[in-house]
Amino acid sequence: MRQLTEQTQLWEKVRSELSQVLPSDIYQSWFTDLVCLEANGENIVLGVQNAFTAYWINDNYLDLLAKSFQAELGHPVTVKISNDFPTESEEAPKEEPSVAPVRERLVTETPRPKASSAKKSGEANLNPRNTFENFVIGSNSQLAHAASIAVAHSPAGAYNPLFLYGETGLGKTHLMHAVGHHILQNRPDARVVYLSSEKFTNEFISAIQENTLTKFRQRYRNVDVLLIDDVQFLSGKERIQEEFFHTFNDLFESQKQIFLSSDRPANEIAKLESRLVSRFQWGLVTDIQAPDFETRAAILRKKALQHNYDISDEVLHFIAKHIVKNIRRLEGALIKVCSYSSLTGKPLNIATCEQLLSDVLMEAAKQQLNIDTIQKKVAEYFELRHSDMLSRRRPAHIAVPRQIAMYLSRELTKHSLQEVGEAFGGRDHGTVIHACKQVDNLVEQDDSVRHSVEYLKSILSK
Ligand SMILES: Nc1ncnc2c1ncn2[C@@H]1O[C@H](COP(=O)(O)OP(=O)(O)OP(=O)(O)O)[C@@H](O)[C@H]1O
Repeated sequence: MRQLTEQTQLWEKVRSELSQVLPSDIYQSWFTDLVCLEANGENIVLGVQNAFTAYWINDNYLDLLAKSFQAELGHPVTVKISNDFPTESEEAPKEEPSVAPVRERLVTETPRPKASSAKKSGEANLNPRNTFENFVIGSNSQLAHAASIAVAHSPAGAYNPLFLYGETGLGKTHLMHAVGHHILQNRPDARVVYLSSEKFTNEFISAIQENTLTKFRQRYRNVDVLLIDDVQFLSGKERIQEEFFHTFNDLFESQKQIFLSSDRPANEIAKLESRLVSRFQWGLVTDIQAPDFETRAAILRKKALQHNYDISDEVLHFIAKHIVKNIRRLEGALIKVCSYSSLTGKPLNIATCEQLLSDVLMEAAKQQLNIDTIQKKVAEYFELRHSDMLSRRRPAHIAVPRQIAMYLSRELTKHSLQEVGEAFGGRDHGTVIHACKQVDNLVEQDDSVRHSVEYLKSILSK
């Protein structure tokens, strides 16, 4: 009991310190519901029941929390965020509260949150910030946004299912939630369910184990809008695919809206049954790409305004220039530099930003280097010139190595399809998708291509 009191007191001190240094909307949004579950020497576990809050804090405030505890305790600590602990009405867990840095665990489904009360209820799974109003439209997301708006205005209308794909952190979940919020605003009684395909899988497995399949089916086959994130996780899971196929059919036949997201086009998801691939493509398939500089700057400006940050154009442009791939990271960087400035009271300049963001900047620099290196190594291996990788020439002895280089750029770097295309003489992302498919086929059919690709992969991965 004594330990519990000390733990609570410690957390109250740290929290009070945070409330002094953080802008009040940030503190109110993310820190008021946090409780201290464990403070054991160097290990601190904080818990919050809203999965998104846990996710957000984990991504953006872990350093800050660790520093604040360190300041209070006088030694370094490791802070972990859990969203898995009982409410007062639940039984005590049999195991230790499990820590949840993994994103999938944090994405939970809760039926019918009201958009406006979503955050307050502490249980809603549509992030209240993920609205259309908060979404900055760029050329990278114009079609995805327009399709989402159409679905929000007319569920199960022209675009059913809506299949949205794109790389991580580019706004797929944001748009899905925005659709959910919008539909619930117009029809508060609509049954809108959002969950990841991984959670769907886990629930299905539990339903089999607990003999509650009928209940599981009733639950997902009686919704008005099903928002399923990250369907690439269905890959290779035959029984889940079978179940999902029937869920999909039931909903589709009853004219309910289905909105799916994935990190790649459906036909590029390995080991996904062709009947699912074809159903995923029945409605509208659209992608979302990495934003250009202007869009990144506009997103940062909007986020800064939301968080009440006072940030100079110079710093804002610096972040927008260097973090190009992932909007989650872009936002994380903004929060990091602004929290630092507000904590220390020091104004921000480029040198401080370089220091604070050194990890992200290094990674970005590495990524830039990679495509160029891949092109040079591939050209060297096939005895071509580097310029052949960028040229429009199409003889097979150049076209195939160029496709291999594109394929390797996708496999070995985190660059988007669009960026890879640009690096290869300004080609579009469709050309890169085509190149990757071609190489996939050649690797299966042609031993010499397979050996070349394997060899190049091995030397480039060193
Ligand atoms: N166009 C945008 N305008 C404003 N914020 C955006 C935009 N796109 C993404 N974001 C923000 O970036 C963060 C990451 O977006 P989101 O979670 O939707 O990405 P995702 O594509 O679903 O990623 P993952 O594949 O990892 O699930 C969120 O905080 C989201 O609000």
